[in-house]
Amino acid sequence: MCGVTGLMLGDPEATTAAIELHESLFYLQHASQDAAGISVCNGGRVYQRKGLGMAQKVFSEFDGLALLEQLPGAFGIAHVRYPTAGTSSASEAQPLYVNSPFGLSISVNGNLINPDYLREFLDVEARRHVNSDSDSELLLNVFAHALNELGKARVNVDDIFTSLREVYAKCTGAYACTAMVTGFGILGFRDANGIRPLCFGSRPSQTLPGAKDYFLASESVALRQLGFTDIVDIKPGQAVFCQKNGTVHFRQIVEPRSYTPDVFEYVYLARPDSCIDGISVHRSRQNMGVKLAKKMREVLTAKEIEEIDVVIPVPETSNTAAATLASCLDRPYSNAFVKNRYVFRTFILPGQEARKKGIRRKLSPIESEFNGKAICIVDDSIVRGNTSREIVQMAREAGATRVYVVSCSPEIMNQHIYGIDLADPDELVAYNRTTEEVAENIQADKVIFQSLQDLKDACTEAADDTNDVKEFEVGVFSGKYITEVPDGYFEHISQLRGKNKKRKTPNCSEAMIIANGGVVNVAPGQQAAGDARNGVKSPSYREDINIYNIAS
Ligand SMILES: O=P(O)(O)OC[C@H]1O[C@H](OP(=O)(O)OP(=O)(O)O)[C@H](O)[C@@H]1O
Ligand SMILES: NC(=O)CC[C@H](N)C(=O)O
Ligand SMILES: [Mg+2]
Repeated sequence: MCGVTGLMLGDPEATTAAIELHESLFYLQHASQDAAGISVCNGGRVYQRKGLGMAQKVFSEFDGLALLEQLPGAFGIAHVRYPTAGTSSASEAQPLYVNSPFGLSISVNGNLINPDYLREFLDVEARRHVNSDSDSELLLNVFAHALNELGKARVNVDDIFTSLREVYAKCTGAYACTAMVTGFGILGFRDANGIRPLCFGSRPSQTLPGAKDYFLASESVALRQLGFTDIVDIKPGQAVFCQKNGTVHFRQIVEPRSYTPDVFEYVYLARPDSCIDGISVHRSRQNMGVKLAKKMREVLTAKEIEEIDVVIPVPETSNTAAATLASCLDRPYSNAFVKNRYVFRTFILPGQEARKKGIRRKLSPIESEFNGKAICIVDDSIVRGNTSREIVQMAREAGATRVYVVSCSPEIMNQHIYGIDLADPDELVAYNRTTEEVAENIQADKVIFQSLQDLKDACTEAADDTNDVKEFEVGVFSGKYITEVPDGYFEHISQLRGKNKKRKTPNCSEAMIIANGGVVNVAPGQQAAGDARNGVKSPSYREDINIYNIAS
């Protein structure tokens, strides 16, 4: 999952949108750590900076003042990326831009599962060149083509919404996007099943009395922390456009097909202080602990439960569920694995070797909490089994006598196709293995998985009264996906994973002109001209940090 945001400041004279967009990325950094970017609009110009790494790194050469100088504007969009399609190359970092028509920028959270069809359509019918394997570039160009087909020199809000219909008609998969139309406004929209999240809020302008600022973000925590209130979820198939004149327009672009957010948001992805589609992530995780305790009572004997000396979470996602589980089982709880706060989420690190190394670097046991004890380790999910395998070993090295591993979610046996690049089935530890075989594989005395129904109930029971969600996208557990999956798509992503494992370098030169309408990669501080346009690397060129000064 990527993180997307979009901001429209109510004061048209304001130039500080980038400051708050930058701030917003820190609240979404848990979702994606491979690349970050911001695009803002000032007058008729777009200013953009993006690069590989976390927001802190990409914008590290700026202090507050420099950021403002480089990226002035009253509105814009931002992105943190974790690739699910294409490569992790800097050229695929977002926001993406296309100059025709009107100058469109986009930040996408999600994944399209019909890229072959879209590529063919754009090539043959729309005659638009796509310069990467990024599915987001396809979506952007479908939208651009539809807008272009209107044949207008200037568009209005209705035109934007009309063109968006083509995106829904052509793009299959999951997407929650923020987009910017140069000189006009920002747009947010969400797929017809509401698989990926997007919310919207407002606050009084800090510089223009009576005016309002509007903000869109993948997770409500970003809105709340930036002082936005009246937070609502964008509904499946719905869009919102914030015009620079201060007006806001909501429109149901297509009928919702379902309202089925990805259950993995609640299991793992989202921050516990977020609320998605009326469901508190924190509360859903507490409920997962309650339900998992019930399952443990079904699987273990009363004596085995009595003999558990301590319940230990695998920090940090499972902390909440583990605490409730311990209290339901009436067993002691201990934060006995210490998390190194300077290490990233290991699951979303690219590459299996990096992930394995990352686990010991990230987690270390407090030996006295393990020595001579029967322990119950709680994790939110078991994917490849890397974390649990390594953790069981650490627990045993620290002297644990019995190790149960319990998972807040069911066995993961299928591909995730809507924006989380999990793994090929044969890399998933639960694929083609019984629960006993999984336990053997990770060297645990017993493994217990949550049932799918209990997981879904844990989420629905955490809902407030605004919630309309009754079902979830759970394909990764059930193998049944909420949209049709085109023939050959699973093979396509397996191939892509294989290709990306081998290919450390991007599929196109970082220094060449990016075909998105002549956007030019230039080194920090360099003007967008000359050598970069000619596809020649300048001596000062840095692959990991680029400034794309579109308007110069
Ligand atoms: O079975 P595996 O392939 O090891 O994947 C599962 C693990 O990956 C995630 O942790 P991660 O380190 O990404 O993030 P966290 O610190 O938020 O738990 C998840 O919470 C599990 O612990
Ligand atoms: N994790 C995501 O949402 C990724 C967005 C998009 N599919 C990309 O790969 O850039
Ligand atoms: Mg974890």
